[in-house]
Amino acid sequence: MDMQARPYRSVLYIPGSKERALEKARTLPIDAIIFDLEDAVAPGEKIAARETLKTALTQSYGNRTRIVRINGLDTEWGADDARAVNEMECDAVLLPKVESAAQLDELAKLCDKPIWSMMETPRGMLNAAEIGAHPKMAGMVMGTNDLAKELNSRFRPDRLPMMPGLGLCLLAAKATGCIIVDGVYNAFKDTEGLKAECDQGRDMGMDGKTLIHPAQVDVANDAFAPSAVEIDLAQRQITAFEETIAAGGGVAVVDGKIVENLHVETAKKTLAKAEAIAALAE
Ligand SMILES: CC(C)(COP(=O)(O)OP(=O)(O)OC[C@H]1O[C@@H](n2cnc3c(N)ncnc32)[C@H](O)[C@@H]1OP(=O)(O)O)[C@@H](O)C(=O)NCCC(=O)NCCSC(=O)C[C@H](O)C(=O)O
Ligand SMILES: [Mg+2]
Repeated sequence: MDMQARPYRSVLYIPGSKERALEKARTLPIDAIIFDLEDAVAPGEKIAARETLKTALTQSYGNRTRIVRINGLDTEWGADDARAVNEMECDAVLLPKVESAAQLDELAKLCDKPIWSMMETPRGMLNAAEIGAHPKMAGMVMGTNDLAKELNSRFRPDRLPMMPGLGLCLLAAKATGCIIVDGVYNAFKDTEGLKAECDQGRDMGMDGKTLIHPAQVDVANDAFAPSAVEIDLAQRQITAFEETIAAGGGVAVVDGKIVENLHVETAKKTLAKAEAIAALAE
């Protein structure tokens, strides 16, 4: 499946140093995995984690997208991580704290994989358009923990302090055709809070949610998949619009609401997403 067309409802971080978690991920119903060499790995374990991960990736992760998060290129590990990822059996490399397209040029010289960018600093948000437009860019990952730290903002259920940053990155991702996945929900045992944050991100246009624990997977998969009601509505909108066109009209009405060509495009995307999710399960 084309990397841009596939679902990214659930994107689970796994510390590259944790063999048990690396193994468990092969059994989880996740759309993508971020194999982490950055924040989830202690400095003393960084080099060993690179090797552990390389070995783990020689075994199949099925149709889950495999993304490796390296350390920043301004750290002692970053350049070696990037070269190592080039040799790993994975789909993409993820660079933390991206603030400019020039940083992606630097990464592209070391690693030929498609690039995903962590969007997690104020400067990164302000340069989101040039980052998204980089020719190697495939996806953005919101780093809302680092962003909150940089902004000195508080965590609130409505995420009001995050909105300018989330909005800038969403606009950039949609304008440039990148995938964009939302930040993590730290309280991994709080299913209700996670659901509310997933629903908010989905309503804003996020493609999915980054996760830190297997207990979060089902909530994200449900929130970011078209519901049965949405699929039924999309089918009825398409049928009604085709009948209207055949009768010489231009605007159909379904459930008391107008349906024009643009709504049909959205309806077709909904059905395509549902089909892509079903195909993952095959
Ligand atoms: C949060 C954790 C440290 C909790 O770990 P643990 O105490 O081991 O949890 P459990 O005992 O409940 O685990 C049950 C089983 O699930 C497996 N497990 C746990 N976490 C994962 C995982 N992430 N992926 C795969 N499997 C996982 C355990 O191995 C147990 O398996 P079994 O033995 O078969 O029962 C831990 O969940 C964890 O380390 N999570 C990831 C943390 C992480 O990656 N953090 C960095 C990313 S967040 C970030 O940096 C975002 C961004 O940059 C920003 O700025 O916002
Ligand atoms: Mg971060």
